[in-house]
Amino acid sequence: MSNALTASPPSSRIASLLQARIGTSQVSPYVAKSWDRCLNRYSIEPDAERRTVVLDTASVRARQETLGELLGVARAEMENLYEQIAGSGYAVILSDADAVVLSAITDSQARRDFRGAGLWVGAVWSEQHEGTNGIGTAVAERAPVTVYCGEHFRRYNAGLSCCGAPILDVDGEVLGVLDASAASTADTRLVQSHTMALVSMSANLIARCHFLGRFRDAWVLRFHSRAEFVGLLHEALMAIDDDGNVLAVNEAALLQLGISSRAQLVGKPLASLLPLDMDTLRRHAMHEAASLWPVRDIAYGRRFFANARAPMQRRAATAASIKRTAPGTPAARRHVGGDPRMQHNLNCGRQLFGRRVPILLQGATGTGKEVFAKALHQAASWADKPFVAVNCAAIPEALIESELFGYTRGAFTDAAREGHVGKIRQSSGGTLFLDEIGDMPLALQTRLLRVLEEHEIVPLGGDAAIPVDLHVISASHRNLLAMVQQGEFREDLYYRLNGITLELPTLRERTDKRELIQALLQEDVPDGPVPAIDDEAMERLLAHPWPGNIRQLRNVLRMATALCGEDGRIGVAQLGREFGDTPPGQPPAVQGDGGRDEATNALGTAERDALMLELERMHWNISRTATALGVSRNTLYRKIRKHRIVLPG
Ligand SMILES: Nc1ncnc2c1ncn2[C@@H]1O[C@H](COP(=O)(O)OP(=O)(O)OP(=O)(O)O)[C@@H](O)[C@H]1O
Repeated sequence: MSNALTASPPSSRIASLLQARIGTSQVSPYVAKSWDRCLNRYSIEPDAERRTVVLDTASVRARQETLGELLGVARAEMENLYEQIAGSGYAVILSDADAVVLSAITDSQARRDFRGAGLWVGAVWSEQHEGTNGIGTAVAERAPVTVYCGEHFRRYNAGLSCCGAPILDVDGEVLGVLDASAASTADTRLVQSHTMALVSMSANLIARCHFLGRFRDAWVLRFHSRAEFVGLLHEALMAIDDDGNVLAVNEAALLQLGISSRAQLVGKPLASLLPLDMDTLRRHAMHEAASLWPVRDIAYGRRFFANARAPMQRRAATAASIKRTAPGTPAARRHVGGDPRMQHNLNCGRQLFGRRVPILLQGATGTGKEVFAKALHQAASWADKPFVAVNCAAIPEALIESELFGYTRGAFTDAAREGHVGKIRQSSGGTLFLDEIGDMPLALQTRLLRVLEEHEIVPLGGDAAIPVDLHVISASHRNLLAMVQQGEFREDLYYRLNGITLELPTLRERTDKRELIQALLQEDVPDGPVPAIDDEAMERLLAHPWPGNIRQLRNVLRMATALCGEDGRIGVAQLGREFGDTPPGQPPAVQGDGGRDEATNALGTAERDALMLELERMHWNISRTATALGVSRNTLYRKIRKHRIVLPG
């Protein structure tokens, strides 16, 4: 790649410059193809001002729900990936197949830079909107891509450096993209290629979990030409029905068999590809589940090593496992745990909210504030009216006002023709849940206060006040009182929202972890029995510090369920690297820079525990934790990395 290209972003003469470069060795073929699409198919003007399109919260939620179980698996893998590249200025991002960002993990210090660069949940990064970029181009090319600085088609994206890899579904279609992006980076191409390799591996791992989860109730043949690769990331997977026909294969199976399209395999009898009938496959799966056996393909006689897995759900039905309770999961029923603080919160919250007292929920991220708010709504006499959630941190500042207060027809240039009622009016009569209220801009705090005091709202561009009947629950992981004291949050609004404050305990503090683990497992297996957990695995789960709280626990359990062994049981091996082979209560193993010894001895354990306690006390605010501990922020980051503490996303 020429220096001129990496140094100078696209300019107004880009069309002719790019046209000249396409087809030369100066750009990689996929970047050239993407530029061509941007110029000739989408007619994008490279020098235009940024106008990142951002979807509203409801649309984002709907898209997240479409991904279903995959989102949990992806989130767990994103955390692993983030841990590996933390501190290097990257955000880890997940988009769906339309290149809409659905989840992101960013260092809180860099969040502003990423927002400035248009990388936030709900933003649309398709090539049509943003030109050549790591997410949109990976979708278009159906392949991993690195888009470095000036390779971005739009001039305003030239500060970005992105590595995107598609996550393919069982039919080989793009399900989403996993991406690592830096808003300002001094990384060389070499460092980038390392990041790209990690991103591709993680995307493959997510796709593999998706495949195994999707075909839980089928026979699965795993094979590879090298015995040591069976059971690992690059193994070939083939799902087979009871009649011995191929249901699906992954990309690695196509590579191993040297076949270019799934159509040549799917629907074919297994016996036409490999000399295996169903009786032989059954015998291998039942009696040799743990061993590898050689097999040659019929077409070319190439040797593979293979292993077969029987349908898990049917096998698990005979294994010791817990039966599901009645279907459906009203939020209220989810709080069955016997933790005394949660019981107090629930009793107190139900009584007061039922009498229209505004509730403020405080608790670290992932402690279940939204689930708790829904439980209060469902217990109220207005449970049949809408529960409307607004995440003030997920909506760009410029959109919060119209999202919340609505606008009238023609209120501003882009206003939809029919106007927009806004979340506050939508919730009228039901419950308005203001999540991450601490992130609401001060100017809007004033407007919200007026609505709460006067029980009426004036939409943007309108002049008539409309009455609203509000029941408000707000939540924040930040200490709102401290924000009031620092002048970052309006005191009068704080008292208006805070009829009572309920503090949700961290998962680490909860005494009902065992019940919660069982409840989460049951919720995640829609039909049939849930996997049972080995004693050792349960001990490790109970001893874990859980910085990401219930969200992290849920991710770990989803991943473990997807990776569940032949017998439908979860053992330590299914829990992931963090739970390693260290005995319960010990910190997980640390790799590299000689940290292992220090992190696993008693002093290391004590340091890790002290860090965790302080971080939790300071609601994961790095600056305040560093001040409290009397160390610099850099030192604190170094220690967080050394102990492999995962910062909540
Ligand atoms: N009691 C519960 N039972 C089952 N799942 C729960 C429970 N509480 C939380 N969860 C799960 O944990 C995850 C996080 O929950 P939730 O979004 O309510 O947390 P939060 O505190 O609002 O997080 P954030 O601060 O990031 O907004 C979700 O996947 C949710 O389904």
